[in-house]
Amino acid sequence: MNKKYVVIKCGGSVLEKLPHSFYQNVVDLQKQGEWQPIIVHGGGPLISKLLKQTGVPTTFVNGLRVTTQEVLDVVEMALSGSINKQIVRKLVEAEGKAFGISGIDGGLLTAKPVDNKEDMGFVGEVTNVNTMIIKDLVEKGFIPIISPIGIDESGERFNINADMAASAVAQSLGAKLCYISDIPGIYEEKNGQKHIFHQLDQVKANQLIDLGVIAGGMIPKVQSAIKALHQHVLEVSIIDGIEPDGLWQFMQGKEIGTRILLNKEGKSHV
Ligand SMILES: Nc1ncnc2c1ncn2[C@@H]1O[C@H](COP(=O)(O)OP(=O)(O)O)[C@@H](O)[C@H]1O
Ligand SMILES: CC(=O)N[C@@H](CCC(=O)OP(=O)(O)O)C(=O)O
Repeated sequence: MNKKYVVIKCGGSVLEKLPHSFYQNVVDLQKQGEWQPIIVHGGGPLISKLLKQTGVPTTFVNGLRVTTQEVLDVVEMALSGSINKQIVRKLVEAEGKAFGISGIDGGLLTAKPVDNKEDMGFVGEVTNVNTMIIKDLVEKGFIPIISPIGIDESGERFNINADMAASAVAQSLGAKLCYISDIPGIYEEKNGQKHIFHQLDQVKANQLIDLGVIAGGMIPKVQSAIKALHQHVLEVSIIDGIEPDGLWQFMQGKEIGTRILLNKEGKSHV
């Protein structure tokens, strides 16, 4: 029987605040057997903190970190070292079996420089996902935990935005995709009040990006979500990691956070 996968992207914004129930939800999901969870994680705030401590300046263009060789060393240390192993340990605490792996290992994520008008340095986009590695880990009973560093055929490393990496992994597996972040959903502020969009289609999402309502780290999230829906991804939502059992509710089909759609009729596929 073909396995069904759900790619869960954990944002650095929320990693330190995730309740134990989040990790328990991931482990319970795997034990239930219908959907196989795969975690792709970020870690932007830790990278920024470490860069600040070492006195290395950092800048972002449309939510992507301009990455010099010096920045790249810190990015890899934070993502493939600290954060990846922290998530493995949290899942073990929840009595799960987790296997941490970076996109470099086994050529899991091959990458090329991101297509951008500005010079972004070593910022990459995924060109291929070696799904065999993921499927083998899942087959052996592990929850794969992926850090978003990519590699090219010459052995060059790339810093990949975690939202984009999660989208590429979900596309390669025809999975569901769930972005876990630090906000209750995508919102618009009117008269000092935040109004959450429970659903957002691609036309409206692009308008909100143009208007600057969707900004910063939310831009790669929304753009990756739309790309994923065009490429066999079944469903994409952005949900609050702090919401108790949020992941569980998403998997039960409950309306939670913001669901991204391709068109107003609510269809995910064109
Ligand atoms: N319209 C919007 N709705 C919700 N969040 C937004 C919006 N525009 C920008 N953001 C920002 O995007 C952030 C989430 O992106 P990011 O910081 O990259 O998180 P993560 O680490 O979870 O990927 C939110 O904390 C918020 O500050
Ligand atoms: C190219 C690029 O921007 N890479 C990101 C990778 C980490 C990330 O995406 O972390 P969040 O999910 O917490 O934002 C960065 O350097 O911050």
